[in-house]
Amino acid sequence: MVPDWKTKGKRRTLADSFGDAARGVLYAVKTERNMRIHVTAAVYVLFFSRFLGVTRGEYAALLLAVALVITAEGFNTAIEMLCDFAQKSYNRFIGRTKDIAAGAVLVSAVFAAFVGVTVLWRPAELWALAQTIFTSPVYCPLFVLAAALALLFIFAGPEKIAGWFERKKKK
Ligand SMILES: Nc1ncnc2c1ncn2[C@@H]1O[C@H](COP(=O)(O)OP(=O)(O)OP(=O)(O)O)[C@@H](O)[C@H]1O
Repeated sequence: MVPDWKTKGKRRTLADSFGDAARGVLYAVKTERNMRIHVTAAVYVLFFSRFLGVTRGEYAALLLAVALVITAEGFNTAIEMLCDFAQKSYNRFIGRTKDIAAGAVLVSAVFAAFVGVTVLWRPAELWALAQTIFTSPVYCPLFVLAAALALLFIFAGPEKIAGWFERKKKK
């Protein structure tokens, strides 16, 4: 049941629902550092695994592992927000609720890491990929730049980065 303040008397479309969901994902990425860590790790794993000769089935396993962690982190973020809204002061049930939600993320991340190691532990291919990247005058700086941007994205976050640009514009 969607309250009337949201629909303003209009029928909600499928596009409205997708819009809300996309906003939710973006909000979690913007506000949660852990979500940004998962998203960045996912981009790296899914991108570089293409160069390691993984099969379609193995790639599907990686996709599922990524989806599991990001989904768990999304639920954890939502539960944390609800808890903070419902209870500002100390409450042991709130504490336990948050711990269980965080535990679910941990379990999914540990198993995703097992999947990643099982699929991607190919020393010969990894060594060849590393050599290709670090001996290339093009790929090496690109890799370093991408790593620096990834760290900035994780630890500063899109909001802080946008704030820096806005402050520069105002000067
Ligand atoms: N209202 C509360 N009452 C009791 N314990 C709480 C409460 N709020 C937080 N805690 C405890 O502190 C822990 C961390 O809280 P919270 O998840 O809000 O911090 P966070 O820094 O946002 O965590 P995360 O790193 O998972 O994003 C919880 O797992 C819980 O154990």
